[in-house]
Amino acid sequence: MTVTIAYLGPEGTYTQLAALAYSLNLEQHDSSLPVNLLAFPSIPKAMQATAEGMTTLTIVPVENSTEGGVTTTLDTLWQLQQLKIHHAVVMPIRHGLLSQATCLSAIEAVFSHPQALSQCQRWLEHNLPQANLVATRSTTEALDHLTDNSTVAAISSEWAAQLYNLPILVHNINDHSDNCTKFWVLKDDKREENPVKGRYTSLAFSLPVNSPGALLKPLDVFARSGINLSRIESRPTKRSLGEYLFFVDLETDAHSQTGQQALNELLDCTESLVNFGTYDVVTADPSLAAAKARTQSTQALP
Ligand SMILES: O=C(O)C(=O)C[C@]1(C(=O)O)C=C[C@@H](O)C=C1
Repeated sequence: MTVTIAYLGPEGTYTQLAALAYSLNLEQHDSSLPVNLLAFPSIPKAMQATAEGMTTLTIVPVENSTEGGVTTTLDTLWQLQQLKIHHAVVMPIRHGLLSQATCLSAIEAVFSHPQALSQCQRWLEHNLPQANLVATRSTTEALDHLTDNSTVAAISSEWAAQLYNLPILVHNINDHSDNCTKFWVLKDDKREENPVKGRYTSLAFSLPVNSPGALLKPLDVFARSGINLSRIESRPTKRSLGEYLFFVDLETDAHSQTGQQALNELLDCTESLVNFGTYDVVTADPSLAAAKARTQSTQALP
């Protein structure tokens, strides 16, 4: 059986690098397993493809160490409600400024994904105060437009620069040197044969009332069960102003006795509760992933 992984394209995105790193991981467990990657123009479209059975897995960015949550991923996960987290993949993110320009003062516009623009915000303010910052759907969406225009630049990876044959004017422009992003590998609930075991569980819930202490009750369940929260993030329910959904990452296996009991208690103090699954975290080496991509493209030559 071939494993197909949906990712945010076009070719050369950080999500594709994370998908390549994850497929190396899959091949280490079963070297005969063919893995195909399939690009989609947006994160929701990639997730929808897995929900509709078009791909086996989707890999999506969920949280960055500098900029925090990737809200499109959280919102789409809540809307679909049928995708489960299979693994988390943490990967270092090093941005470069790609451009045909020979000096910074010639650059009038910088294109990139809003997450990447934010991760380089201080560097951009300091070094390119004159440039317009233009948001694109991914860090590679605008790269084709750089080839014959030396007044524009894009923020993308070194690997993308090689793929699109573009020079890197400045390396490592991210504001924080240990900038990294966590990705989730998602699978359709119905196609999951065995429950995945692991160290982490992610949930989201809404509250039955908007009153003092309403959030304290679910948090108290975690405190009494001795379950550590590694993240809590709120998103608007989109029903009315001031109403929120809470996304939490727990350091527990939902299948353990403690996890099961906490989930049962949460049912009594939440309005809707969705368990996105239990999983482990793996780290990804972007240079190994890029090397894998190079071998694949060499093999594809006639
Ligand atoms: O645009 C890309 O290259 C992506 O893979 C998306 C994305 C994100 O949404 O966070 C992934 C990792 C980096 O944090 C920057 C951008």
